[in-house]
Amino acid sequence: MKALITGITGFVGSHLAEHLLGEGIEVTGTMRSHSSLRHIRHLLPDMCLYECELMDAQAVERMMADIRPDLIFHLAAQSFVPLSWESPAETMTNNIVGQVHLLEAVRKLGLASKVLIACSSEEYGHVEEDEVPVKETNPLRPISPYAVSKIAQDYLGYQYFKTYGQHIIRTRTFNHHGPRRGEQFVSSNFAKQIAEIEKGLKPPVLYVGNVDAKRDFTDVRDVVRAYRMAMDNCEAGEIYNIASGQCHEIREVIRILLSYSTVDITIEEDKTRLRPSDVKVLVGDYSKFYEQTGWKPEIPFEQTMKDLLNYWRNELA
Ligand SMILES: Nc1nc2c(ncn2[C@@H]2O[C@H](COP(=O)(O)OP(=O)(O)O[C@H]3O[C@H](CO)[C@@H](O)[C@H](O)[C@@H]3O)[C@@H](O)[C@H]2O)c(=O)[nH]1
Repeated sequence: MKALITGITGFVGSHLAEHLLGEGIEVTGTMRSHSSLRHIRHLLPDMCLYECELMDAQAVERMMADIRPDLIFHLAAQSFVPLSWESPAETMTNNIVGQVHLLEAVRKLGLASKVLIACSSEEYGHVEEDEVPVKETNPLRPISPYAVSKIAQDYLGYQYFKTYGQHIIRTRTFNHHGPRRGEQFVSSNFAKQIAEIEKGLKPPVLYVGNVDAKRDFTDVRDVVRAYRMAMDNCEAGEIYNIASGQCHEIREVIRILLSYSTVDITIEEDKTRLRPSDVKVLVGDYSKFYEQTGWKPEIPFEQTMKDLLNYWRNELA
């Protein structure tokens, strides 16, 4: 069986590649000319890399004609919410047009590939207190350009399923973290700052943004297991939440990370980290996905936080 992972050099892509290779699946990943290989270098002897700019429709079609994958995990995206206010047009173009090129290639080549589109809980946006944990049927009230781009990806998937009968599975994945998480995302950013302070590279001050926000975090290793199970068990055209069902305030993320460190650290708000609008609370109901696949998150939140901090300690060693 052949799998294609778009955005393989990223955080989720590298973990997914490891997971699929472990199952004996042939893996090819797309990368851009400037992508760093540091997260996947250890896998290179066992997988193929394909340099392909998803903005280039012809390049995407050529690649798909070469690979003809059975499974396509579409992960490539501009995924940092704050960047979507700075560069809304680029976020829309990257996230939406790249996916159109991919699905058009599947259509033009008449491929029977199963496609998983990694959509986001950020699509739910503003959520009322009495709506949590949110189900897939919750209204989508996006409050960032990123969320709008993900809704477009989500509904493009639905449209290609309805119009052309493509085998498209959409997942709305809630926050996920773990080793290799990009340093701009909350738990990884805090873990990296703590590791730098421990090493004496920075004064003992942890800079933070909105600590009142509440999020539902799943370990990335559980998430990639879910993506693989989705391909075998989920129904084409359907949408599934992937979440832990647990709610954590950002101040709790800080408290837990600090409890693993022996250094005295003070916390300071950095106003540049505040967003024009921030989703207050996201907690997911993953029962639809559980009923379809039997998947449950296995790695405890505290374990992920420990692994993340140790990841940064090793990176800085
Ligand atoms: N990044 C960051 N966030 C902070 C900080 N301090 C507080 N926060 C708050 O921590 C929350 C999580 O921020 P991120 O880690 O940047 O994630 P996100 O905006 O929730 O989006 C992530 O999850 C989505 C799934 O819901 C993904 O779709 C998206 O790509 C990303 O991974 C937000 O409420 C943010 O305001 C900080 O210093 N840095």
